[in-house]
Amino acid sequence: MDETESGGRAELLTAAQMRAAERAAIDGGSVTGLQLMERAGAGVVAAALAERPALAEGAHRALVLCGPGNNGGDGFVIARLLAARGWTVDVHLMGDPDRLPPDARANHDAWARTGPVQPMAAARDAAPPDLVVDAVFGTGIGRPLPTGLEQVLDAVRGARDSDPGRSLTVAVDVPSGLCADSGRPLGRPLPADLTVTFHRAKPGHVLDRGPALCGRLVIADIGLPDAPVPGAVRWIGPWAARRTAKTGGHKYRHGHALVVAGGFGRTGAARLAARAALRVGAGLVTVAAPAAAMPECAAQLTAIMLRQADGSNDLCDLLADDRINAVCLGPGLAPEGAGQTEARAMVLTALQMRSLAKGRGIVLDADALTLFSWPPEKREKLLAEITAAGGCVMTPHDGEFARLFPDLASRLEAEPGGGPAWSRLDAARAAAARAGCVVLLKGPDTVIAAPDGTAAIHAAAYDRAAPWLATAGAGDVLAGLIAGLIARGHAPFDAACAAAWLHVEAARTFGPGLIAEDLPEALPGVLRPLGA
Ligand SMILES: NC(=O)C1=CN([C@@H]2O[C@H](COP(=O)(O)OP(=O)(O)OC[C@H]3O[C@@H](n4cnc5c(N)ncnc54)[C@H](O)[C@@H]3O)[C@@H](O)[C@H]2O)[C@@H](O)CC1
Ligand SMILES: Nc1ncnc2c1ncn2[C@@H]1O[C@H](COP(=O)(O)OP(=O)(O)O)[C@@H](O)[C@H]1O
Ligand SMILES: [K+]
Repeated sequence: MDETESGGRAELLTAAQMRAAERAAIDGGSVTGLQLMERAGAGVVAAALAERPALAEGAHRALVLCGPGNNGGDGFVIARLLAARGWTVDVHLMGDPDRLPPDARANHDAWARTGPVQPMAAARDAAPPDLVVDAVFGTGIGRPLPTGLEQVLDAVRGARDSDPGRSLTVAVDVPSGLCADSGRPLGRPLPADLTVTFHRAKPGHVLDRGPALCGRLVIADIGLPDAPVPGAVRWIGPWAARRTAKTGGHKYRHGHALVVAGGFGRTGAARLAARAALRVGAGLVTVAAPAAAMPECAAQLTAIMLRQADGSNDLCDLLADDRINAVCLGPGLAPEGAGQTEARAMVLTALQMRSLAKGRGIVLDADALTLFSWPPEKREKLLAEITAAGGCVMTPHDGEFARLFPDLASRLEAEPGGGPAWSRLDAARAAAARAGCVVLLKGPDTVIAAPDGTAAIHAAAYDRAAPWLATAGAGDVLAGLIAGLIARGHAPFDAACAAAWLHVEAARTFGPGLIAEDLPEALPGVLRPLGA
């Protein structure tokens, strides 16, 4: 991924935004559609040969599957360029050449002067080639894959898998059937080894099933202008964390984060969050714990301060200190049974007291969300208080999200009838608008959305995969990182973006065997090269 913050290179463009960028360039006269198609095809060939250098030497055999739109047009360019290298190329078209859009038709005709165009169904019997090019559908897929095409793709997959390692499967723009806006499959796409997209990555490359279906992702430059696209989703990279670089000053200049712990035997999660907040640079961090849990916390905490808070009244006293400018509630908060009422009161107290400290931010995670998940009046009360407080971040995983926003979650679970399909990005944006706060929806594809629709995605995929993060307590550390960055004065949305990147970077630095305790300890090594 390009890490440039300026320009549009850290953007993920939807299919509609990509079409608009292409249209603007063509209408502006800087490029023609045919030139863009030629560059797209050349970009795919170059990326395929770079991916498997043996293909760059000598002549090989390719199977090119073309569809009825411009994605198919790219396929015809690729076929022609491979044939020009001496390759044997079998081209199959779905649909009627007379109905191809003009640029695709021109490239169809150029290919037809070189070799035959066979019907798509005939590709079912193809022997495994050296290169499979999937150019059936790109960003224009509007409904699920036709069954006949799925059968062809299944057959190609079967032939390929019968001779492992022989064929390289390259998807043009997206594996056909993958929704470029959501990462959700519309039918049964052919999983690719390599996906070559154009100009910018799309949300569907990083969300949901996108990374698993795309294999590796290469972004080919086709010469469209670099200008940022208003409203585009940001793709989180190191730039998000670099913004948090610490400058000098007294510890109070770096804020004071308070993490509220649960009862005896349940304080580990809050202690993890507190340590992460301190490591990420909060000037002071305090854990508030009930009397019964004080010895347990005192035995474990050194640089982190400890205060007693047995319920919402005590929390109210602590929060009267307006130097506490970030509060984290949720990790390990909920006791069994009767104490839940008091835990809920603590969450509401923190929200209602936010206005006492100018700029105080509140991170709500785990139990702080689950405690309000039923009945619906409780949910609504929580969301109303969050909206009224302002400056909040909630960090649900999918389960917590479904409990707080059941209607949004069920839309996400429903089988997509067409494209663009409802996505995790749509769900997080809708939740942020409803709750009036920043929502960070956790997962390998973490989506961060603000109430005004501003959104960013962190993808722990491709060269940033971090499967070791699926470990108990990792989420508590993330909540602490966000609280620590808010304490340092960063806006909730920026804090959430930076924390998402730092969290995965720390996991990647540590590697396999990671447990949540390792994350804060890996942080200094992550922050040093950033100057953060
Ligand atoms: N936007 C750009 O800047 C560029 C786009 N290019 C290519 O153009 C592609 C987009 O082209 P299009 O907008 O023509 O879209 P596609 O080529 O993805 O497909 C659109 C066509 O498929 C049909 N269709 C959609 N879903 C179907 C289904 N389930 N069953 C049967 N038919 C279906 C549509 O009716 C339409 O005819 C990109 O993915 C990319 O490969 C490149 O040529 C280079 C530049
Ligand atoms: N496969 C994965 N790859 C990368 N990150 C992951 C993966 N699975 C989970 N995570 C991350 O790990 C964290 C888990 O948090 P959470 O589900 O709250 O767990 P816990 O409550 O045990 O801390 C989240 O930040 C999530 O984004
Ligand atoms: K494709």
